Amino acid sequence: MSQPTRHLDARERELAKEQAYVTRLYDRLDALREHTRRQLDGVLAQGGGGTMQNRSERDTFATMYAERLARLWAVEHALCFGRIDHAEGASPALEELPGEAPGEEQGEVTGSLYIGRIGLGDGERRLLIDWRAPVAQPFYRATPAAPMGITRRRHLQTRGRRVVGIDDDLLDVDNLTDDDVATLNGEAALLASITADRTGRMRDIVATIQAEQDRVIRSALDGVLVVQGGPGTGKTVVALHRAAYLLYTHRERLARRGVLILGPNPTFLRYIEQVLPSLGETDVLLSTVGELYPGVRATAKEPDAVAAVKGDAKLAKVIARAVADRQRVPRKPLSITLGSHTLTLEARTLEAGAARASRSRRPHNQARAVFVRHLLNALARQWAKRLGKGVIDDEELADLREELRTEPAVRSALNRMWPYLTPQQLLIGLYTSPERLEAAVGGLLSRAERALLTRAAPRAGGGWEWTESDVPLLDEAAELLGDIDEQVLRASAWMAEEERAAAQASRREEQDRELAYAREVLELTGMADVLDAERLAARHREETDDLTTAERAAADRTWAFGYVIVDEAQELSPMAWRAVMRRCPAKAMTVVGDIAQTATSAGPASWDEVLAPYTQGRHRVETLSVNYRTPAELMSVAEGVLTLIGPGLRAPRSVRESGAPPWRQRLGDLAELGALAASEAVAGGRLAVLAPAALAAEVGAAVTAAVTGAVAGPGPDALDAPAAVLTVADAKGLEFDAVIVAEPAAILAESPRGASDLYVALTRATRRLGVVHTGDLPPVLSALPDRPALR
Ligand SMILES: Nc1ncnc2c1ncn2[C@@H]1O[C@H](COP(=O)(O)OP(=O)(O)OP(=O)(O)O)[C@@H](O)[C@H]1O
Repeated sequence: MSQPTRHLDARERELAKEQAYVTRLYDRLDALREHTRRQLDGVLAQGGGGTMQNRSERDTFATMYAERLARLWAVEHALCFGRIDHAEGASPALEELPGEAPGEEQGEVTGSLYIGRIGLGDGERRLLIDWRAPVAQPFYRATPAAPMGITRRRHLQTRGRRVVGIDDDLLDVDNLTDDDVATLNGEAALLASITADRTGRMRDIVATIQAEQDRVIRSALDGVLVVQGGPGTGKTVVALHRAAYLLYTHRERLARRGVLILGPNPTFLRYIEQVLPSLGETDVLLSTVGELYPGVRATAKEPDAVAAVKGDAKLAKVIARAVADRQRVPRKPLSITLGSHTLTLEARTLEAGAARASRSRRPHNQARAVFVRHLLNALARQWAKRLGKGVIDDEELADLREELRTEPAVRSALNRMWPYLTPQQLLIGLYTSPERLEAAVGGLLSRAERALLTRAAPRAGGGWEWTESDVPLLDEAAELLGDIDEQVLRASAWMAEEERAAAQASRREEQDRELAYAREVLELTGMADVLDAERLAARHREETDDLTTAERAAADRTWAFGYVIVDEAQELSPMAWRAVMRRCPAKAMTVVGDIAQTATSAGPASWDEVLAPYTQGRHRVETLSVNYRTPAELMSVAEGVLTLIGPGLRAPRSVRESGAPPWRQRLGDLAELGALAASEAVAGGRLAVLAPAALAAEVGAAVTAAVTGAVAGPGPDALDAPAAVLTVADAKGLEFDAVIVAEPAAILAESPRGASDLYVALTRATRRLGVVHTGDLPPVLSALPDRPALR
């Protein structure tokens, strides 16, 4: 038999063997799905009757089975993608694996271990190992120099349920057989993955995680981990896999507190949102900084310079001063007229009330109660004297205090000195009143900076629009102001009358129902003497609260997450960092970003600068060095721009070449860009045209007129369209098959961080890159060749 034919046969034989194994795995998966489906049907068939406890248990089981079923469906694609063979006598000790359905991971291992998206077993053998399990680690990390006890790493490529390719790394190179040589080609799986067409949504990379990435993914949970890496090094995708890994390994701790993943903009969140469910994780909240404050949607845009002032760390002091400025306690006596009587609060009484409030160390709204009580006591004693009463006891004092509290003249005097404030009221008051602003910023901000904070008062009936950089300030204010008693909120005009009535009615109805059930339960169980029905109802209310951890966390400003991941972290201002750190008091976080890509002037110059106030230098840094997105030809263009950002900055090494040299084209008018984009779009894949913000509308009009299905501006459509026109800010973190950068000189000139923006723009393409310009090209791009006439 000739040599090639023998190789072919060996390959076919291996393929057939793997196919048989993979078919068995899918059979097992189908059986599990069927079993879970029946369990779910069984629970649902019981209907909504029975005691409250029965219903609550049924709900819990139904949710659990439904989630399990969803997880089993999410792993259909590439269920099994790899195998590791251990050297003789080096079979691993299989540890108890967390997070699996009971029975699924049990049994002994013989021979090879198959690695996949979840763990599967048949009661006797472990058929498939979850990629996050410790024994799966050699699949990602073993090298010929450090083989970790394995002799072979095999990648399986599947289409549907069919095995279509095998790709081996042999780590024990001294003992190759002929059959081994036939399947040997270690990099094929990775190359196939990174050269595939982009779909507009990020995919998981469980099959091809590289060793340096695996180190980040499996790094210890505690402490702050910084992942620095140039464009395309997989920072985002690695951060998402880290979330999945941590939830798997520390499920108890994290499922209760949840994981927060912060991204730069909503389009980016949509780009990544499918990665986690496909990894089987649901206790994760994806958010931008602008969405962090419950009840506020940051929709307004503002100039970079304004955002930079609002993001400055000095604003923490400004907000504190703004709060203090609203506590206006006079230094002279204050008279309050009640009908024909005048009561007087002496200066020393006022001062003592303020001092007591301040000693309480409570936030403003709660300290108000201390202040008010002190003054009301003083007024009540005076009032008692006027009424001819002598010494009064505590009960009488309390009655008089409550009487006075409702007097309009008393209320208005108290509110003038120490008003209840929401964070929104505080901030609007600050931005719209020159006096308040002066009191808060004097000596801290320059005149020009102060002017940037000023805004016109809202027109009557008009709403107030918040910007993303207002959100950390609202958060800061909320921390200093504290909550307002719910009763006060309800009594005030802040909640619309009907809304309040409707909410109360439905709450009352629900509570009555719960109480009736609780009584029923207590009677049936003979526990009525020992347990109060109201208390039992309240306990059930907590248990039957069917919100997910992520939903509860999203609605609660003071939620402490079990883990926080910050992507594109270089964009966060110092004030935003304060808001983020408040959400993770345990400081268990991964901070992912690239200092060279910083777009905002409020952004940092180094990770130490960002984190020093919180970690005192105790954070650990991992660097990712290989670019999986941008081919070498494109990266060498971007590298030139890197020199404009800072000396000594290095671009990551590209893992491949695309064979398509980047080009430039001078246009007489931006309108010509339409035809050019159309001819690029024909070449295949998804195209992005990245434009300076000031020209985005003009470029958008030209491209959407010429390319069918093209979309201008960010949003979900931009991810799905064959061509999208975006600003660089909106393209942050995204990638496209082809990119045209419009007017690079304008991108450079548009902001103080223009070079970083251009760097980001030039590194978004996975295959083809072009640059178009009507004026001169920046010198750093002038060596680009003209666009080939025929493409
Ligand atoms: N090990 C891998 N296997 C397959 N694809 C990978 C791997 N690592 C990264 N990629 C792919 O490379 C691309 C870039 O990854 P990602 O967006 O996470 O990079 P990034 O470092 O966040 O980039 P940027 O800073 O430019 O936003 C993605 O398509 C990702 O799926």
